Amino acid sequence: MTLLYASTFTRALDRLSAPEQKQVKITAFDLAQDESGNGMQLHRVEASPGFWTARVSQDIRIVLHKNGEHTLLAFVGHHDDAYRWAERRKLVPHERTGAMQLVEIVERVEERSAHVEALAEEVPPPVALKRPFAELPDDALLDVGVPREWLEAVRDTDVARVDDLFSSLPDEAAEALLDFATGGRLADHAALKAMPGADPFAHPDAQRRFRAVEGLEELRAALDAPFAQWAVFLHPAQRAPITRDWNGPARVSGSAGTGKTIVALHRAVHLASRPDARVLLTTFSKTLAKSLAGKVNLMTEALPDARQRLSVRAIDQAAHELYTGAFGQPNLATTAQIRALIDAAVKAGLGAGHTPEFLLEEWDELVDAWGLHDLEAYTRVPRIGRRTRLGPKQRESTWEVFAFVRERLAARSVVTMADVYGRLSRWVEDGGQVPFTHVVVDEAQDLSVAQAKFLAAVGSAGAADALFFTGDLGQRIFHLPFSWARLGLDVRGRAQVLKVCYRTSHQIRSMADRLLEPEIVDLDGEEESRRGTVSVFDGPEPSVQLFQDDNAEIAGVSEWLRKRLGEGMSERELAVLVRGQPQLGRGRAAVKAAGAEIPVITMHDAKGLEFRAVAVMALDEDVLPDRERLTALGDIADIVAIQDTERHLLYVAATRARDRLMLSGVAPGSEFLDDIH
Ligand SMILES: Nc1ncnc2c1ncn2[C@@H]1O[C@H](COP(=O)(O)OP(=O)(O)OP(=O)(O)O)[C@@H](O)[C@H]1O
Repeated sequence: MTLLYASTFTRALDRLSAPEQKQVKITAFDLAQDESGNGMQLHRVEASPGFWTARVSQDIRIVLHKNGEHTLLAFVGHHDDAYRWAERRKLVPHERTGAMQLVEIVERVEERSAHVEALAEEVPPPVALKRPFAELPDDALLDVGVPREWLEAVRDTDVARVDDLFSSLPDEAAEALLDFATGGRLADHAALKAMPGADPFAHPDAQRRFRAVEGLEELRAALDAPFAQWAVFLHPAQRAPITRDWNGPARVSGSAGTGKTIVALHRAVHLASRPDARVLLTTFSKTLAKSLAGKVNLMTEALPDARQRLSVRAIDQAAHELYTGAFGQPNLATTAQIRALIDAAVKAGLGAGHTPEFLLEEWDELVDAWGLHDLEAYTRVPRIGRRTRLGPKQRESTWEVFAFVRERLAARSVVTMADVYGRLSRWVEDGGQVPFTHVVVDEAQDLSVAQAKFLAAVGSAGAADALFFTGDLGQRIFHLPFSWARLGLDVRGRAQVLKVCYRTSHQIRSMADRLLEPEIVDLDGEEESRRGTVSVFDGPEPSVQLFQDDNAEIAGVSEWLRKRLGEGMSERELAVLVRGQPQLGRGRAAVKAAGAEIPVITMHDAKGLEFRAVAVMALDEDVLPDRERLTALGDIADIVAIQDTERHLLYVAATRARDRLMLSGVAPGSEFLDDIH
């Protein structure tokens, strides 16, 4: 007999109080040790064949489904809720896809419709509402997993009731219909059809909602963290790249909130379950690495061996440790030191009239990034992303600046982080042993050239599946683009795009998506498409407001924040985001005026975070894109490439919001706001 639990069970458990959850866990454990439930107080739910309730306490009941082959923990709740839930459910494999589904009985919507119609008699609707699915034939609906008893209800649904419909249907059917309702094609969502006789719980769509318990420790971990649905119930498109045996570096991408980080976490834990593996899970910042580490701990509660084999570090930290082990502690140059050296070189008349800002970007994105140490290498390096055409003469004179910087750094025995990666890459190429067999990189769109080169060296010295990346080209905010394949990181043919957004409401995501091209192609020709992405829930439209001056904006934003607090959101669930340091003051003033302790964060630092409500403020004409950054670069310099990264910043900021988003600035406002209005 197999013991399983459903996502409806852990979600319902999460809604109970802490003492109630404790009692439920004790009963669930008793059941796990005596799956027949003989020693327990079980009651058959008469109206629903196969469903039983198990008594937890006077008021709480677990709903089970039992048929001699399996026992499924399906739901838990207060007595009447539990019975009502069970009476309205059937557990059946879908007739076409073969995936096990918990099908809600249709009366619910019909009852609701009756109620709506009763109301309609009193107040006739002004216009007949559109029924987006009215023309869809049975076959098209069955192919995406709509249960047969729901076919009519789906076709009858008008746009005002689409949300109710989605909360009643199995996820695979709801996502397909949502995409269709917003312009996508149903055929793109045809569900996998199981072979005759296959286990209906093993179907990839069934695994999104049911999990077989493999041991008591695993059950304990799942019940201890019922809020972490992502730790157990994955979308088939998330699960596939996690368990696949890749024959080279692989990359999973997708719009913000599609669960790329979740995929990275599961991939790392999956690899770490191999006895001979040593896995490094990494990303670009310490804050994000800390958040990954917390999630890894949660996921490996019942997997002590895997936990031992998995370490989580920011990539610079991992490189620093490796370098220290191999060569001793590096003496690292600061950005201020580099800037001062460039200023000194320009003052000394070097650089053919280029601004220090241009030279600094040239240093960061080319000279330092690519580890260039002489004019010849500088002349040969591809200037992808740098639009400025520098002729040989100009390169010669610009190189004088970089030669000046390199000399001074060498004289002080100071190295840059790119030098650290460069030396490590050569060391790995010469047979140096890194202490990991696999590297999983989250937020990989923000890897620098030096980091990518180092990873390529690690990849070619290791197993075929040594490297796994997750990221979104539309969120590249730290570096100009470069070719991964040229550096030896070739993910072509091993790239996959996620399409279901779990974080951000449909309204917020569709608005943010308008900032980007629907298809972004990287410099190696690998395409990432946002088309067909669906959010799993709806919410209010985002608000875009322009004000006359700073003070009016501060007042407007503080009022918006107060409203959110008034709706019951906590201070921790809110955030104010701004373009950079100079705008932090404005954000803080709005928070102060709202009388609340709400974090004010720069867009760069907000990467990877999420909140229920976000106000992105100070979106003024000269703030985004950053006018100083653009003008400092001169007339022909890099404007398009930099504008792209500035645009990505707004995309990142807007997609941190789950339910509510406000975008504001002083009129006329950022040019990017025109694109999303
Ligand atoms: N299978 C899942 N079930 C439930 N929740 C999920 C699932 N996958 C992801 N989520 C949730 O969706 C949210 C976004 O996930 P995640 O941070 O992994 O997205 P992302 O694609 O990495 O986003 P970004 O590009 O903004 O960094 C998180 O709250 C996560 O817990």
